[in-house]
Amino acid sequence: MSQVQRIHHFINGEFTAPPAARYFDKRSPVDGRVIAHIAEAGQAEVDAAVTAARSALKGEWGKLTTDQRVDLLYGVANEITRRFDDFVAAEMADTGQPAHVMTQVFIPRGAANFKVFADVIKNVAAESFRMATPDGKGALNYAIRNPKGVIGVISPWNAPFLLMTWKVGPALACGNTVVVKPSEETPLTATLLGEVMNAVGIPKGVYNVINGFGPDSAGAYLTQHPGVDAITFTGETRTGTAIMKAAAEGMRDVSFELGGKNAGIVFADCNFDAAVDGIFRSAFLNTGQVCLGTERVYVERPIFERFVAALKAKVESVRYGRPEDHASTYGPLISQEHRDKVLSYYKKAIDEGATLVTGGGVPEMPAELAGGSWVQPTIWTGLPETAAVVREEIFGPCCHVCPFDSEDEVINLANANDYGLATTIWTENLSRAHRVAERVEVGVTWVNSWFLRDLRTPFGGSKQSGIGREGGVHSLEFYTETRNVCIKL
Ligand SMILES: NC(=O)C1=CN([C@@H]2O[C@H](COP(=O)(O)OP(=O)(O)OC[C@H]3O[C@@H](n4cnc5c(N)ncnc54)[C@H](O)[C@@H]3O)[C@@H](O)[C@H]2O)C=CC1
Ligand SMILES: O=C(O)/C=C/C=C(\O)C(=O)O
Repeated sequence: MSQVQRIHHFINGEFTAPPAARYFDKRSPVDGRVIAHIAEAGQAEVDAAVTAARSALKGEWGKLTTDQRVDLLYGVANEITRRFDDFVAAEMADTGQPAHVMTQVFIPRGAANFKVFADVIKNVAAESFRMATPDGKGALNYAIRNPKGVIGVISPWNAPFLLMTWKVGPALACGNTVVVKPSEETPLTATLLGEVMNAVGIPKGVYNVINGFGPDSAGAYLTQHPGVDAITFTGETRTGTAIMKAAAEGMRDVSFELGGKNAGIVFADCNFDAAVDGIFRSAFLNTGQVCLGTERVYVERPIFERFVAALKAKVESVRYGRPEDHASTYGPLISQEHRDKVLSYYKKAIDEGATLVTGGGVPEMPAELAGGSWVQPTIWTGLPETAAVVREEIFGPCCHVCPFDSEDEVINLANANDYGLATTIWTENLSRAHRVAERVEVGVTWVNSWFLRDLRTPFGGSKQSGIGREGGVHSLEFYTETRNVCIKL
């Protein structure tokens, strides 16, 4: 085997792989080189991780006070910040996305996910009700929150550290233990977090990582494991269906953040430049691999042509390049496999009669980057709402732009989809913004902004975009078992 680094599981506080472990290759999305060999967990490693997590619940971790847990989680956040450059480098290697996306969005959010939920658990109140009784003395009811137990965390590749810690932060704040199965495409920051946990003194077995794939591999073994009390998952809707079936055995609770086919709605009275910037960011940040991203743009007819021209100009100004080169503004897709999927939609769009505004193929890259999974950012117009490219999630750097004539029409267009994750609305008329926001069937609506996140707010999808809400106290609903105590006075 070459000198490429080996990535092991993190079980009971130790990086480990059995002597006969099977390894799979992790390739750089930037140039296609193998950058790591990842151990694939079998049933035995998943058993070991779940057993470690169960023992930790009964050990030192389970006996800590909330204040002690909170201090440890602040320690995790601080240690992530201290090792910021290591996390940036690991996530850049895994995803190929430009440094500014890592330093401004993904890695700081990892630290915030621990700090914010430490604050939430410290400050949350318990509900209580005084009730009358026939003897006139009354009774007092109050709720207590207990950890749910061992939480299985299954996370995707598009924002690996942000999305994984978004689940691990509140799970640990609530006193649970976790077994994480990061995406097979992006295991590096979950692995690094194991070092952080040890450095700050999180007890062994509280945070465990097992690597591997989904079906017939680590993901399925974890979700089917009877020792897992609840499963939190972010990923494709189809995968969510498989996990829900596994969770039905033993009546385990699930929290799902799934796919989206989000609409951007641009009214003629918008701040034009801000709307172009906002839609550009929402469609093309992270090479379009953002669940909250906009793949359907509806623009009010009087500004339609001007808007399409301005968006085209912005798209054509992206700078391809290596992530560590600060001049790069645009990275590759995560893998060749994902590129094949995105390119199949690029072809479908043309087959279905789209007008290609820009992009539509593979860019010409210098020889040293030619093995990467690069695609051109792409805009289409002219498709009917029935076209596959307008209905199905592509998860790539592309959008279809369509004109509309009235508020009612655009609300119907936005809602005519099986997904219901997010919307971004652009208008200077706040009454209209409020009216539209109330009627759009999504979990998250932004007005004159996009991806502006206050972590105390409910986050999740409607329709086929998810089950449940996480964020602030909503996360506590999932990560704790709320019990009522009734005391007869
Ligand atoms: N709603 C949200 O907040 C977000 C949703 N997503 C969605 O995630 C998708 C992209 O991420 P992917 O990694 O491709 O999703 P995916 O569903 O293919 O994989 C996600 C994770 O599930 C695991 N997995 C796959 N099949 C499994 C099975 N049968 N049992 C257990 N685990 C299994 C994978 O190994 C990976 O760790 C997109 O559809 C996107 O919209 C991504 C980010 C945020
Ligand atoms: O802010 C969140 O909690 C979720 C963000 C989702 C992404 O970053 C993504 O899908 O890329």
